[in-house]
Amino acid sequence: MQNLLLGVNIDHVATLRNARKTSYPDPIQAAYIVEQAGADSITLHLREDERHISQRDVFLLRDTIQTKMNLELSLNERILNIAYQVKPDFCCLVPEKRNELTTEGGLNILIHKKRIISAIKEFNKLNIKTSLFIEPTFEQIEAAVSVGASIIELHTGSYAQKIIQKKEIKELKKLQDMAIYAKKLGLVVNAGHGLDYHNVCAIAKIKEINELNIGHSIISRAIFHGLHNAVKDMKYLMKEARNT
Ligand SMILES: CC(=O)[C@@H](O)[C@H](O)COP(=O)(O)O
Ligand SMILES: NCC(=O)COP(=O)(O)O
Repeated sequence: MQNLLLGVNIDHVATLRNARKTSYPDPIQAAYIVEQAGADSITLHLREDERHISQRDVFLLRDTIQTKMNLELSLNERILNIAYQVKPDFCCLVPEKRNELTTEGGLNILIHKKRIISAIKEFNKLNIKTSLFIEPTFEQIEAAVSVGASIIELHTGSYAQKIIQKKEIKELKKLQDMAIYAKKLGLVVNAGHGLDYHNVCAIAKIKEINELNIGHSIISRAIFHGLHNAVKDMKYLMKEARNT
């Protein structure tokens, strides 16, 4: 059985820091603890407005991350140019809206096809692997293949929302079917957004999924249980679910 990897999103540490414009808590220190606790990669989202992760964080983290760096970014030219300089291991292209509380949906590949193809070409030249953060649909998966992506991240936000209303079965089935379909087409399939200690198990059981990117629930749990324990607890749940 393929191991399920955990990428920890540390944006939310920077959100807390920026709330008071202090220098703490520092996402650099968070990344170190997260890695020591067994995370397989560090995810960070350099938003255009730098509302949490800043350019300073991205450049420092490039030097300090010992696992893999997964940089989430929009198709904004300025941010793309930063990514070309930083050269993370992975770049995940995501949609962004200025007023959203958090990423509201997947990237519409069909609408942004030309810009995505050109970004992927540039990333390829720099040996950066590109991932596309998309809704779990046939249309978007086929579009991901057509633009030359090798990795997708399925947006689990709707599933996470529906579970609160106890109406998650349809969303879960969609994620299962689309993970199988994407893997058959040769894509590496990751997933994430809104996953927590309650809803993660059903997703972790989908054996076609390679990695889960989880942030908000882990950083929230860290407040009461410590960051090291919060990562370890999530890894344990994912491992148990994958192996049963
Ligand atoms: C693309 C994605 O799902 C993550 O970036 C997540 O949204 C955390 O970042 P935000 O809190 O900025 O949305
Ligand atoms: N791409 C999803 C991610 O990085 C983590 O999202 P969340 O767990 O903070 O909702």
